[in-house]
Amino acid sequence: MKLHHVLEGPDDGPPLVLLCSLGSTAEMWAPQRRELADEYRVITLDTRGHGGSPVPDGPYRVEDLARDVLETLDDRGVERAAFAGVSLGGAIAQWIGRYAPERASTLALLCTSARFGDPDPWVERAATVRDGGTQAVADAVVARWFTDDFARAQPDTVARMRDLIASTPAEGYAGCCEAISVWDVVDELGAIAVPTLVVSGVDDPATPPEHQQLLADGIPGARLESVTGAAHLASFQRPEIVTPLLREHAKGAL
Ligand SMILES: O=C(O)CCC(=O)CC(=O)O
Repeated sequence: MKLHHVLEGPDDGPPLVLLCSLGSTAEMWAPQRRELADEYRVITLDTRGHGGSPVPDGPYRVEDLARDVLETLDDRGVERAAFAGVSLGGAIAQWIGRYAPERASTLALLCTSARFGDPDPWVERAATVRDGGTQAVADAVVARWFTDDFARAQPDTVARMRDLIASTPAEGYAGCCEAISVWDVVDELGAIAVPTLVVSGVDDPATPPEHQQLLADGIPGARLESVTGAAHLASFQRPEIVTPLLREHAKGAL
């Protein structure tokens, strides 16, 4: 399935693919897109069921979401790219690193996990959203995206991001919750043979730093960076730290 995507930066720049978290769109990468498009051909994709992408009936699997990304890149003639993904986007990047390594020059895995915990809460969240829409979970979800200090300092930004969650199609959000519920590559990490940067938000309540420690311990040669003053959307809250890391890692320079 081909995905809605935004292309920025020079046509002949090295391709850098940005993959989004659950309940978001290319908007969540706005701070990085602006900066990195000076050097990279930045391709930011809306995950299946989100933003401008198609919304088939769920459940989905991370493999489906990853194959969508690769099909869209095929359509654009992009054979190999650097990938960066936040949370669900990081799971998609892990799948590509594990099962399609020839497509990935580097991986950056941000605020993500090889297993997002017990499946039941994700299945319950899918049911809640199918009943009540994404509006029903938007306040609770956005509270995990940013630290309290950031929410106090930038209420308008947080309200805008909350609206992004609430405007996600219910079936798309639910199908992705189901993908997360069965995602488990804990025993596969040693087979990821792509240079990998792992990034934690120190105050991330959704995928706390121990999840990224497990990724960094399991993926051969992975490097772990911890970002202070950041919750689940560390890239959005602390771009001054995260963007240079992504820039250097995508070059193979870290
Ligand atoms: O809503 C949350 O608690 C975070 C959701 C999550 O971990 C998956 C994602 O952000 O892509």
